[in-house]
Amino acid sequence: MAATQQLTHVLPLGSRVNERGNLEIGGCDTVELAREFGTPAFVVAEDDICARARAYVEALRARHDDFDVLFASKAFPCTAVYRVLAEEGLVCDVASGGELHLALRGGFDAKRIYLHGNAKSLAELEQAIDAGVGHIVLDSFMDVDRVEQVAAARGVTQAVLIRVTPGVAGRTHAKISTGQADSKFGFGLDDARLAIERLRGSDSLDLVGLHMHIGSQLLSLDAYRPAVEALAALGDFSTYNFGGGLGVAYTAGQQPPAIEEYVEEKVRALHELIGTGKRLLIEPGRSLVANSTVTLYSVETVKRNVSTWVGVDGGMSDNLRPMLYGSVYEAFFADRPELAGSGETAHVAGKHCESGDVIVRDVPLADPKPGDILVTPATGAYGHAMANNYNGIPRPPVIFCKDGDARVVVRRETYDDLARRDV
Ligand SMILES: Cc1ncc(COP(=O)(O)O)c(C=O)c1O
Ligand SMILES: N[C@@H](CCCC[NH3+])C(=O)O
Repeated sequence: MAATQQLTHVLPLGSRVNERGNLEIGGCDTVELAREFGTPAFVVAEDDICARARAYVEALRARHDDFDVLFASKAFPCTAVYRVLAEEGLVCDVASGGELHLALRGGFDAKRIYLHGNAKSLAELEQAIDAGVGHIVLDSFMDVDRVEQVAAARGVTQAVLIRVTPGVAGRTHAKISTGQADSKFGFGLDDARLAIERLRGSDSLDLVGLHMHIGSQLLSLDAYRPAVEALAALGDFSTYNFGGGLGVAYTAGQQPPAIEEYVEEKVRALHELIGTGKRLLIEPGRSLVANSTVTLYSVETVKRNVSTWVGVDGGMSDNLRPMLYGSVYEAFFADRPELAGSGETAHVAGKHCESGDVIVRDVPLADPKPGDILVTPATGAYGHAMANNYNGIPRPPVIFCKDGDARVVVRRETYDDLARRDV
């Protein structure tokens, strides 16, 4: 398993090459999964998600008394994932009424949900407050007014946090950096001071603390300390939410910080710059779920012109990340994973009507041919979440695998589903 050994940290925990020489995920043979459930498909090793949730909880428990780990559910919003993480004892972050609906369906107690959003609607705020959501994260002065208005109308006191953009950008792709002053998210430092003052006089809103999230897919932790420093200057609160952001390995060469290191950095910044007796919240999305999942595709065509184009049965409808952020993935074949990294250099092209619909560029592929099952690892975060129906492609199923058993937790869309909303 020489080639796949280099991919161990990219693949779900427990992945292996089985006796038949096929890639196995969660004890299930991926070639058989493709035959049974069709392609494209998201294949999830359920135990991988549990292990990462436990790693977060244990890393915090070893360093700090009063904490919660929030699942930033935008990364993988399906009820089965919510259920697994609710059972692991996590708390949940939702960014819309739709995610709130799914989180409640997935078994999260409303009290254990935090509602985010830079443009929450009145209807979403009413839905959240009526459901009894524990906390709302305020993002603008208009948000303050609206949440106050809804809470007052219902005669409740709503616990809230203020989202602050500390003026420190996480080092990542510009489209997913959020801590800089010129951001659509949160209050800048001066506005945050005004919002804090404004909330001190509120009868319906109970300001418990501050929130920040400076960016996603961070492979370096050095921006957190200055960002915490900026929050520390805003006063003394009981609760601090330092967001998510830990990057993951998409390719063999990437080595993100471990969950322990990331937690250590945030806890140390809290203790040294703010204090030890605080409630600490962290809000990971990607690093909980990305490496739990691989996508299986079928090769439909192989074309050789200036390059070699391996055309598969999915693309930007199931993975938008290469097109949005230039993200890079590994690719290899399910029935010969030991040949990963060798063969003819090719582009893995999607089936959509766009030249930019290329899932992986310049990847060595061993003798690609129609019918091969191609695997791209690390698709658990923002894959299913951002899937769409471009070109009338039904969205793929999500299949949970554990101890050799596979179950469909999101079924494949049908052509009838595509037409369902048309009137
Ligand atoms: C407010 C908030 N919290 C948490 C996250 C999760 O981030 P990540 O998936 O990088 O851990 C995001 C997305 O980046 C976010 O916007
Ligand atoms: N959708 C992004 C992450 C968004 C971060 C959410 N605040 C990605 O795929 O990397």
